[in-house]
Amino acid sequence: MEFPFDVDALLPERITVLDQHLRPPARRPGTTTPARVDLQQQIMTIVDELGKASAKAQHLPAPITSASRMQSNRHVMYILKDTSARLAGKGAIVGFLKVGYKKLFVLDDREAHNEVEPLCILDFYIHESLQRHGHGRELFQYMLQKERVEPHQLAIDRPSQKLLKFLNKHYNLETTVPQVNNFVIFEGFFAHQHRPPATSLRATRHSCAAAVDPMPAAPARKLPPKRAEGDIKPYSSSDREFLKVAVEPPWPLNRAPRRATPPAHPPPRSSSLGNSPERGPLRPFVPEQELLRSLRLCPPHPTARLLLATDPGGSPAQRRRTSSLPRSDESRY
Ligand SMILES: CC(=O)SCCNC(=O)CCNC(=O)[C@H](O)C(C)(C)COP(=O)(O)OP(=O)(O)OC[C@H]1O[C@@H](n2cnc3c(N)ncnc32)[C@H](O)[C@@H]1OP(=O)(O)O
Repeated sequence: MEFPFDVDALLPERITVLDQHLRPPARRPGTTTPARVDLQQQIMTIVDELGKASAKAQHLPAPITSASRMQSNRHVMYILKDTSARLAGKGAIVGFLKVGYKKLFVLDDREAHNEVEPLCILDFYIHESLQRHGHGRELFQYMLQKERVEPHQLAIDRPSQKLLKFLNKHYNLETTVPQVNNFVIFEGFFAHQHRPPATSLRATRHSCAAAVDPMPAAPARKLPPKRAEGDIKPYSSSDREFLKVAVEPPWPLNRAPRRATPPAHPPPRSSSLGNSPERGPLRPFVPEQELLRSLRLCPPHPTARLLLATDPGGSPAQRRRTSSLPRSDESRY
């Protein structure tokens, strides 16, 4: 993957590790140094373009990797450059691997819930012309060493068939532990784990069986202070969740009749993965910020204005529905 600037000088090492600061690495001595802001812009361009290429390769409606998403998350990106290609003296990028720690609720083989925060494989892409040449393995291996984690300790966010085959071939990962979220974990995730220091891994077990089980094999990691239960969103931490946001205007603008027909091509499911779906086409994406902006700019619908003016408490049907709710339910709205 080529760029209109000197990738080879920008990324001196074969593998570059980027975090949320997207800092340009130190350049080789003797190379001319453009303004730092230009270098950062080039890094951002690389991240954006890699994200787009990866989304295209996975048939996703929008990239899950971008410079802005990197800056707002504590993810780490490993970028592999092509050291052999001196294409017009500018070098090229082979691909990338993005990982990050995520708080997940995962089921063990007894179907007990476990709250863990494993390292997750979030996005992985090797340029089409270079796949099946060992570059993916090189990147993955480098990441495993840097993060000091074993393959079976990882959780994978909606792996593609290619990635499942890759993990099977290189790391013998085959048998999955069925989940009800988008993450795939493999046999061994809950086993063979030395007990990490109490401060570095929080894995609360929610079953009686848990009392005798070893701690989950998620890699040790310094965790932020414990958050209130309400802040934890089980089953919703997938990086791909934002692609599925159903965009619906507020009541009463949402009352148009809905089509009852199911989609022509429901997303495929892998029987070997239990409830963990493999990638399939997701619903169209509307950026959150854009949606919020348009809602703010959008004047109230005339019908809504009329209803609000004549009936501040909502329609009789609305009032009835609200007042018949038990107190405990009301407090949730
Ligand atoms: C959480 C996620 O990120 S899921 C998304 C994963 N990314 C994608 O699916 C994007 C498209 N695919 C790719 O970018 C790459 O194929 C990757 C990243 C999955 C693997 O990188 P590669 O450089 O191709 O892997 P590498 O050469 O080290 O290993 C090859 C092995 O990967 C698997 N593999 C790679 N490509 C394919 C393919 N087209 N079909 C089937 N298996 C494949 C196979 O096991 C293959 O071994 P084989 O050739 O003996 O059958």
